Amino acid sequence: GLGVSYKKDENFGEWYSEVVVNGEMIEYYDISGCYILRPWAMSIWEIMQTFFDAEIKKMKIKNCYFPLFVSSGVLQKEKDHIEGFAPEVAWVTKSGESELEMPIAIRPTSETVMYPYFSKWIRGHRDLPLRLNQWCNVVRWEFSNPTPFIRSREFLWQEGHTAFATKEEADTEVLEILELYRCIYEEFLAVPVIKGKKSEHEKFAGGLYTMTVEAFVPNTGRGVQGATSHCLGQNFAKMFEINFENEKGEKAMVWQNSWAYTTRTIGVMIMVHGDDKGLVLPPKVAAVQVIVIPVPYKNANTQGIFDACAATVKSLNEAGIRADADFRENYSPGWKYSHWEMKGVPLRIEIGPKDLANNQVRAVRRDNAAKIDIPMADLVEQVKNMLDNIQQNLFDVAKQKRDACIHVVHTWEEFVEALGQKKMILAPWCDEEEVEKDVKTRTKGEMGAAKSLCSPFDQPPLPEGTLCLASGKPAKKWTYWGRSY
Ligand SMILES: O=C1CCCN[C@@H]1CCCn1cnc2cc(F)c(F)cc2c1=O
Ligand SMILES: [Mg+2]
Repeated sequence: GLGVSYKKDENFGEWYSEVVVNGEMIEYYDISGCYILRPWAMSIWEIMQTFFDAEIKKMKIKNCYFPLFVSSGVLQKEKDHIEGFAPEVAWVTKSGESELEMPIAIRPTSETVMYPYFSKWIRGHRDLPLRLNQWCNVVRWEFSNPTPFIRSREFLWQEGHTAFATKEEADTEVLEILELYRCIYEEFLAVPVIKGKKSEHEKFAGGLYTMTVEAFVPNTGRGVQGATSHCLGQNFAKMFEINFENEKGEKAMVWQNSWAYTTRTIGVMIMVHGDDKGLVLPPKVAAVQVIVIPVPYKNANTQGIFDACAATVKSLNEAGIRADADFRENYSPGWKYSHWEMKGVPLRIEIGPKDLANNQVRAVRRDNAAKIDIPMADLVEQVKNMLDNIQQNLFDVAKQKRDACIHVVHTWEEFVEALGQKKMILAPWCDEEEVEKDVKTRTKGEMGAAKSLCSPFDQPPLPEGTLCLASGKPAKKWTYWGRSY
């Protein structure tokens, strides 16, 4: 039927599941943790990909494609890098009726696939920097509760893998990529994120340091790692002997980065902007930004109305706006309003006999339901302004809601209370890993433990003598904490 039967503020999990299906983004699949990405979702992925791919090409990063399959010897090249992840690795053990000699893993990430070839290709300093990216799927056979886009056993991502002669070059690129991820979230998906550094405990164990953009879902009070940009240091260069002869003729190891964002981005956008009428799409990532709906009245100049709708779509398209009309005669205008609201189309344009007579259209915003009559003559200009306004408004509202969820705390009592209120906690921390593990232990529960999300680049002042919220030791940095996906 029309509309969403679960309320976002009452039953978030059921609401989300219904919205992604009714909005025609996802179809559930008979294998748990696997989902069908329908065109309404794929078009969002493609719009982001078009932006990101163009940006990395400006950085002289080249796309490539490495095999999906990883031999077990290669995957387990370094025990410590894989050990914690072993349960997630999916293996091919048969073809047809016959067992494979050696089981073959399906890539969960491509370091071990790529880096033996980095070692082969990189000889001298002229081979550097080597900067590759691939757009592909990865498989991680996770067991924690699967959620469309947010946690699935197969997902789409881009993974960048770069190698430099110096640490400075690597450090610089880590931040350039992190800024692109912020742009994906804040400029395209209208989702506010916090740039920061992961703790030693939360970072990618195989790397030197991990930078992240952290999002937050107010309804569940959970942080979500939006995208990551790792500096790997020389750890993998050592592991895979990726050396080069530097300008002084000495043998040196390369400095590497790896970075990714995934289809999880789409799920975060849905969770942040969606409402009880369904999806709410930011115009920048909406496949259809404007849907034009004819509102015929008995037989009052129906053809004239249809012609006006077609002309409206045409002039919007010519102005670069993604507009469509819904001429289906087997659905009522009211049904169409609900349908396109469910799909989250940012702007609806209605044209009925009165509008035709007054040479105007009625525009209705999806974000705040505002109705505005626009003279046909000003159509393109006004629609462009409205779409920009919707994009900005979605970000502003999301940022205001996210900021309202941030609690600055100084003591353990305040920490526990804020956690219970589904807040994202900003607290002074002594930056000791043991203390972080202790926070996890002390906050274990069926809602999941609290963990450090990131230490924000944007550090508030830390007065001398400020104590760590958990250990009482001298605090070293402000850190965000919370439950997470
Ligand atoms: O996060 C990124 C950016 C893109 C390239 N990879 C890095 C680190 C990935 C960390 N990671 C994450 N998950 C994994 C799951 C596995 F089953 C497994 F064998 C290995 C891993 C694993 O290394
Ligand atoms: Mg994982």
